[in-house]
Amino acid sequence: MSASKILSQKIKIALIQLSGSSPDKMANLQRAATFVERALKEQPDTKLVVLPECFNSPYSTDQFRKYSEVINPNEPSTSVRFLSNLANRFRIILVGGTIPELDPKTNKIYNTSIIFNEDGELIDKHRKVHLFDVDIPNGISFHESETLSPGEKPTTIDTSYGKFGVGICYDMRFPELAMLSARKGAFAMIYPSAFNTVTGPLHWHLLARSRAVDNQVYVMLCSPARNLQSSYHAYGHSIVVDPRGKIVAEAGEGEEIIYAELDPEVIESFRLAVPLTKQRRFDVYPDVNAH
Ligand SMILES: NC(=O)CC(=O)C(=O)O
Repeated sequence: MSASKILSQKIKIALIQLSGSSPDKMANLQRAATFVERALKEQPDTKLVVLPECFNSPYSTDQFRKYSEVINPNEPSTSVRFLSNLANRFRIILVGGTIPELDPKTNKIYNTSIIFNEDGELIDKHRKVHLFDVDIPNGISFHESETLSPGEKPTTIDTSYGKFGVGICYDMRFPELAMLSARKGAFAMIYPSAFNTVTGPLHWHLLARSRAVDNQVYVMLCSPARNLQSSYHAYGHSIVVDPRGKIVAEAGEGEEIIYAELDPEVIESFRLAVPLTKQRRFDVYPDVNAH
């Protein structure tokens, strides 16, 4: 596929760095709607909007089940219905952050991103594949696997602009998902995320820029704002990185919207200048797309 076809035209995007979610799910959804409306006022032709990880539930292993919803497009749950209406009302592609998902067949809970097209149709979902289980001495211990189960598939979404890949937070530490989407022709990787004040300063920018440069794609990380009243202190710093590894937009720590325009010419010209896509040595190492 030629680089010019990867992203069919320029596209304006917004990442909404919402405040760490309150215990009131409906209030969190309303707040997301207020900010989406504001994004469309401030940048009227925004076509793609991203919300943070766990934007309408506490980011806490003992709360995931309580806040979980069954995701069934035929019987839309509270968040699915709400986000679908939002996407349709503003004619946007909406990467609806993540919500805790209950699979009624297995009784398992997942950390799941739900993605809507401009008609409000739920076009796909991504279940966090790599669970955040860490013990950093004098830093942070967190074990999503206490209550969550891991997703089992990579996710690449087809839209009217082209394809993008979706991962969730810790997924960005594993280059394989981004690589798989890029090999399928994605123009961007989008990660609703919630790094923290220990790992954020160490790795947030590094990982965003690495995934961008590895694959010569745009990378978007959308974080909650920092809330020192909550048990989990999100890093903030939602960020957009271009295919050259250049940071084109970055939030601070508070509640904020950041904007960017993704440009096919930036992808194309950089891939011509540094033609990684033509220089891979699948005779030396395996092609990830061939599995
Ligand atoms: N919260 C996460 O899933 C990941 C994270 O904070 C980190 O990798 O650091």
